[in-house]
Amino acid sequence: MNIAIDAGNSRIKWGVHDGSRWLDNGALATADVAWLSEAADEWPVARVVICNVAGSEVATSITALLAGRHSQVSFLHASAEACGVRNTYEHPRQLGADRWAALIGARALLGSACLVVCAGTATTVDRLDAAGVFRGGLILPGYDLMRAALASNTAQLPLADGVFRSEPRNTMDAIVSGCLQAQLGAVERMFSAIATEPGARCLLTGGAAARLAAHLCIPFQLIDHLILSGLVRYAESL
Ligand SMILES: Nc1ncnc2c1ncn2[C@@H]1O[C@H](COP(=O)(O)OP(=O)(O)OP(=O)(O)O)[C@@H](O)[C@H]1O
Ligand SMILES: CC(C)(CO)[C@@H](O)C(=O)NCCC(=O)O
Ligand SMILES: [K+]
Repeated sequence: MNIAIDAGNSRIKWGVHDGSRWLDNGALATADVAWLSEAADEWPVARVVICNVAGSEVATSITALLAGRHSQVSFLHASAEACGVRNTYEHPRQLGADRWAALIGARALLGSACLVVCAGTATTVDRLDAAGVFRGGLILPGYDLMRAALASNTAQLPLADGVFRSEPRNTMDAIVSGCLQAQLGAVERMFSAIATEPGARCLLTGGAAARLAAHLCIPFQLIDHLILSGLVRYAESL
């Protein structure tokens, strides 16, 4: 039995995994980290593996609320190698722990070259080759962050709630389509580098993944809980 916790900048996602499937999953706003103890009250005693990219205060809060309940608590940090994935970042530990977990999760699912896309507060687009080598990736503002940046830094642009159009003809649609096209363009351009490799595909996860998936023109799979699954895979290797 393993409990996985992914603390992102907007939301904390968690899951209880029994070795073959998820028994329970949940999510809450990162700002409400204290409420995680309500969920934790229901968890079985088990090993807990955490990735946190939301800062040290969040890490401290999570550690404090787990203390006394679970004795085996580990934070995943990116390293040069883990679970069949090799990290070629210049400074391997600089890679976000959530990206590292997603790469580990992806490698456990697929033996072919793939693009691992985590569409959250930020969007990350990471390239994993057929040998399990992480070949670098992109960080860009996520879809909602792009829309919010336009609203808060311009006089005339609202926080847009429009429709994706190939030829947008109003402000709302122009913003929504622009922010989505920016995300999709980054993903599709990165994919073009691996498109001819056998079995190449894109794995998409994160809160905004479904929104991107609706318009992606490359082979892709939407994966729920890819980061949590990578954490479980890592926990099983300990
Ligand atoms: N119910 C929801 N609550 C919050 N965000 C949502 C929800 N549904 C979709 N989203 C989208 O998902 C994004 C958050 O996704 P996710 O939880 O994967 O990010 P995160 O892990 O907090 O971010 P990061 O890992 O980049 O720090 C939001 O920016 C928004 O675009
Ligand atoms: C890019 C985010 C914010 C995505 O959640 C996170 O993985 C992070 O803070 N990464 C650290 C920097 C890096 O991955 O190079
Ligand atoms: K995340």
